Amino acid sequence: MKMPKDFLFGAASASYQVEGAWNEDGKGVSNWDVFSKIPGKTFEGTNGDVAIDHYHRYKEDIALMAEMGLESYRFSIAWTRIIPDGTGEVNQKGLDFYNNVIDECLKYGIIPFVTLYHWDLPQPLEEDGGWRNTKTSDAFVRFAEVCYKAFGDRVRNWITFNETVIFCSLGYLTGAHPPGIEGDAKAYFQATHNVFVAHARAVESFKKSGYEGEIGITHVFNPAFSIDDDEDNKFAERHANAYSTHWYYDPILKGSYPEYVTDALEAQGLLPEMTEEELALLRRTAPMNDFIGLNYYCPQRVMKNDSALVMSGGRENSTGKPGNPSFDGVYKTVMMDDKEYTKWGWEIAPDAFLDGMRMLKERYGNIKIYITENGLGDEDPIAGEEILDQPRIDYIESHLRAVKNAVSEGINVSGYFAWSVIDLLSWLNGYKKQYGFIYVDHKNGLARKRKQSFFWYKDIIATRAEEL
Ligand SMILES: C[C@@]1(C(=O)O)OC[C@H]2O[C@@H](O)[C@H](O)[C@@H](O)[C@H]2O1
Repeated sequence: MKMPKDFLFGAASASYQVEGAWNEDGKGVSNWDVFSKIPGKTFEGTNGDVAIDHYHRYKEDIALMAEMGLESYRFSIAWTRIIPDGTGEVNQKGLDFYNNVIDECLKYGIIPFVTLYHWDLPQPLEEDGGWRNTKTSDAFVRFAEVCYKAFGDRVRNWITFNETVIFCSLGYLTGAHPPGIEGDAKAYFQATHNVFVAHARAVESFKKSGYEGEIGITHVFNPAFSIDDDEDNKFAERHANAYSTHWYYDPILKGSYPEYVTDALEAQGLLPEMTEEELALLRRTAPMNDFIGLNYYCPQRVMKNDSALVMSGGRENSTGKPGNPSFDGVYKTVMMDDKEYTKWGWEIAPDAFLDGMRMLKERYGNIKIYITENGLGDEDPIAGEEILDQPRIDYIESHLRAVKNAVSEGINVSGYFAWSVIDLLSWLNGYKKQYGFIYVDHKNGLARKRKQSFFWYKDIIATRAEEL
């Protein structure tokens, strides 16, 4: 069976991780421009000052995407290029850059799929409380409206936020992302709520403005499964899914929070401040969401945390490797002997991916889904001139097969974006953890080179995954 003709085969990137040119053409300073220069915060002190210089090489990169036959390129817009201080004047050179990227994509028939927020917040907003401050939500809605107006005649696919759970949990629980706060659960939950409100307002504005196209949000998809049938561990599974998935997907798709969580937060004094107007907004806008974006890499295997293990902060505890307890200490993630893992301890589990999508359909109905990220972070072997990333081919093949099975079961998956189109800066792993179909040679002027997987994905797209 071939994937449907309107199914999108894409690949993704993010502004801070690829663009570089951190202070060029009027761009303002972002929280990541500052945070990445605090000693010890990033892997080997890496930062996005240059990244892979996509800002100057986007034409070369998009030509390579076209050579692959890529149908859609998911990229994010740096808020600090558009509104340098976050709330002030619009920077025309910032608009010019993204107009050029969009036009370059369209020149090849590549659909631009735009993420508005992929973690790089204007520093003045971060200093003013970041996502704990509702002023940031106000500023985000204006930023979104500037982008709709500037690009909405050619961009038909919009994602408001990428992985709220990551920038909020690492920002306020483990301190591995800006603003680098550890252990503040109240701030964490408040920040997530403020982001959901910002999302809802941006969706309503998009719909009211009559722009053509679709809008949604991208969440991490990290379904929890108990390590066994022990009732304590099955409880851990339900608890983990409530906090990792339902807390994030319910306010977007149901327009309300899971009571299991709000009741617990209220009892612990952690419930976010939420006005009736905000809750009415979430209810009103839930049906306006055209799709949900899933970033799936792996499931979480959980068990009741019967030890004194408590969540600890820092980069090392924030790279997703199992072994950490939940923020409330109720459960912990574990590695299992009969599972396969990446070098970073992420389980390779396409079956869990399909099981998880079935779970989502059961809870939220047949909402349109894009797989907005999926891929293998690895240290790719180089043999002479060849980058032989067969493990990445194997990983993506097995997960695309899961997507194909989901589609054949009637789950409404409309596209798949590999993370990442090109090797890029990983927030916490520097350039060590590669994801791309295109290699970037940091020892040779950031020269681009096609990997084995580049040619494999080209064939998958051309044949619409018929052989999978
Ligand atoms: C933590 C990590 C990683 O580096 O492996 O997860 C996978 C992928 O998720 C994306 O949303 C991030 O923008 C990208 O940088 C990657 O980040």
